[in-house]
Amino acid sequence: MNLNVNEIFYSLQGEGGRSGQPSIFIRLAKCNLTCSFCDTDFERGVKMTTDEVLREIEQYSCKWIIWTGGEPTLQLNDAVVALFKEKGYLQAIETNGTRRVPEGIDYITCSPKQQFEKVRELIPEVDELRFPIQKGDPLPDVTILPKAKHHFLSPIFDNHNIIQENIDYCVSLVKENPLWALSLQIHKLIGIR
Ligand SMILES: C[S@@+](CC[C@H](N)C(=O)[O-])C[C@H]1O[C@@H](n2cnc3c(N)ncnc32)[C@H](O)[C@@H]1O
Ligand SMILES: Nc1nc2[nH]cc(C(=O)O)c2c(=O)[nH]1
Ligand code: SF4
Ligand SMILES: [Mg+2]
Repeated sequence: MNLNVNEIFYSLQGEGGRSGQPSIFIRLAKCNLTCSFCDTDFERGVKMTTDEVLREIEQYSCKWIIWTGGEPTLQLNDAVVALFKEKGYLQAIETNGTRRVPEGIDYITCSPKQQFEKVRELIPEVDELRFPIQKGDPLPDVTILPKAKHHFLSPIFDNHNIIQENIDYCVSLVKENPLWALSLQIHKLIGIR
């Protein structure tokens, strides 16, 4: 099986409910959306077999993978997830919610950008909803979103620079709406990948 891989690196999950946990990031190339605020260059990719990916990541003692991108659901399928599970990996995914998530993923973060009703049809339950928010954005309506264990608002950064008004806005939103919690991109704050 082949994957079009943008980059593989070992770091700490910087966002959301697994923040701080060591994780192997496998960033798959290409996306089906073009979010104006996107902080990632995901276009370039190299073709790797799943065996090559497994060989590349065995240098790390960590057993958690984060599939991200780009949009990882464009490439991941049940067979790929089953293979990495068989090799002993626990798998998280970061997805924009436009496509089905393969069976067997251990932790789903969904960060919907559009058509929330459709997201719920495709992925009825997620571990985490995480919304990138800039000042003035409405609070997402949980009644039309997938059921989630955790709800995060993530202030939009300008690449690696904080935008204080987005942070202040998210802080006031979560104080007024305590279902939600603040997620900060800690990897950017502490200067790691
Ligand atoms: C680069 S995306 C890749 C995964 C998937 N395409 C998605 O959007 O969920 C990973 C996460 O970064 C968030 N993100 C992208 N650009 C951001 C920015 N400038 N500030 C804060 N979060 C951002 C996305 O909303 C998503 O939660
Ligand atoms: N440290 C770190 N944590 C992350 N969590 C989600 C990321 C992503 O780009 O999907 C990301 C990332 O790029 N770096
Ligand atoms: S869906 Fe994700 S990767 Fe794609 S453009 Fe939007 S934030 Fe970037
Ligand atoms: Mg990132």
